[in-house]
Amino acid sequence: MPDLLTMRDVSVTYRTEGGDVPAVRGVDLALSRGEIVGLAGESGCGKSTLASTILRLQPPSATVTGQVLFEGEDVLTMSWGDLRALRWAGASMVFQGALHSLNPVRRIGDQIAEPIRVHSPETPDREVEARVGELLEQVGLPPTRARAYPHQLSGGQRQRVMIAMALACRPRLIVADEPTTALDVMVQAQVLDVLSALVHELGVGMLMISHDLSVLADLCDRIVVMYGGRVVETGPAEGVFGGALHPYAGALSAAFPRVGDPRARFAPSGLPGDPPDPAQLPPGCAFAPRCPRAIEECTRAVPELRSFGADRSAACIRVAS
Ligand SMILES: Nc1ncnc2c1ncn2[C@@H]1O[C@H](COP(=O)(O)OP(=O)(O)OP(=O)(O)O)[C@@H](O)[C@H]1O
Repeated sequence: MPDLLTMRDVSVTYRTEGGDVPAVRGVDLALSRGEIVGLAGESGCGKSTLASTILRLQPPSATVTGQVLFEGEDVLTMSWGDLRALRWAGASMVFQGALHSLNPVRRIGDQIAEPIRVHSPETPDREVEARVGELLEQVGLPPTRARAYPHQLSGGQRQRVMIAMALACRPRLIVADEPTTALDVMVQAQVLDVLSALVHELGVGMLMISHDLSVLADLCDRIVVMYGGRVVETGPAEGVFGGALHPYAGALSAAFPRVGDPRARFAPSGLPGDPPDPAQLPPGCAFAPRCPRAIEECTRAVPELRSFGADRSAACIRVAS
């Protein structure tokens, strides 16, 4: 039984001038302590929208239904006081693009210290300083960098600072939304190593979001693949990467071969066709128009997520039971 995060039938709809955009549709997701779950899918499939509900960070134009249980408490209905206590200390987020998230005119040590000062204002300055130094060391930066300003750091170092900040209040869950997308491949690998080492060492849970299945493959215990706002496949990382059940998950993993994989000799091919507009999903299976295995029946009804063995599921009528 997942003891950290349980999302049940979560749907998110944005109200826009052009009409409603149902970005997430009836998603179930569970994450246990110490587990790393990867959320995969192309741009616009609803990954960030789903993740934003965990800390109730969705914009006011969004309506969320369902349940987002963090340690049994529904984040969607909890009081503002409880929500403030949850953010940073219970769960924290690492976003893409640290350059824009860090304040350019404040030293990074002060920025890492901020969540500690807010959550534990009684902590003596000297202790806060020591904790900032310890956090910088944990993410592989010398503690002396506390005095630096964001522009004095490289992109990879800034992203490490974001990770240090996310860890500052010792959260039980980290939500990392494309944390390495803006970085070059070498730096990306280093930042992912830091993240995975810390998650395992500290025993926190992590929801890691990426459109790149190869980034998730090495890091995650379990993968959840989304398409058109819905979950289309879940399973252990080796299973999904090594032999996806859903044709979309298969196409996604072929588009991002793992380094060392013979397929990696070919550049990532990208998937043919475009992801669907969430406001105008095709009838039946949303992937059917792009799917090489689609038959007429696929367009009749939205396929249910069915179980395959103890730990896998897929929403495709073409997968044999
Ligand atoms: N504030 C908003 N108002 C209206 N529509 C939005 C808003 N934020 C996201 N959307 C729409 O919701 C859908 C899902 O977006 P979301 O950012 O969650 O997807 P994603 O899978 O995280 O993609 P990306 O990797 O590009 O961030 C998209 O169609 C997007 O245009």
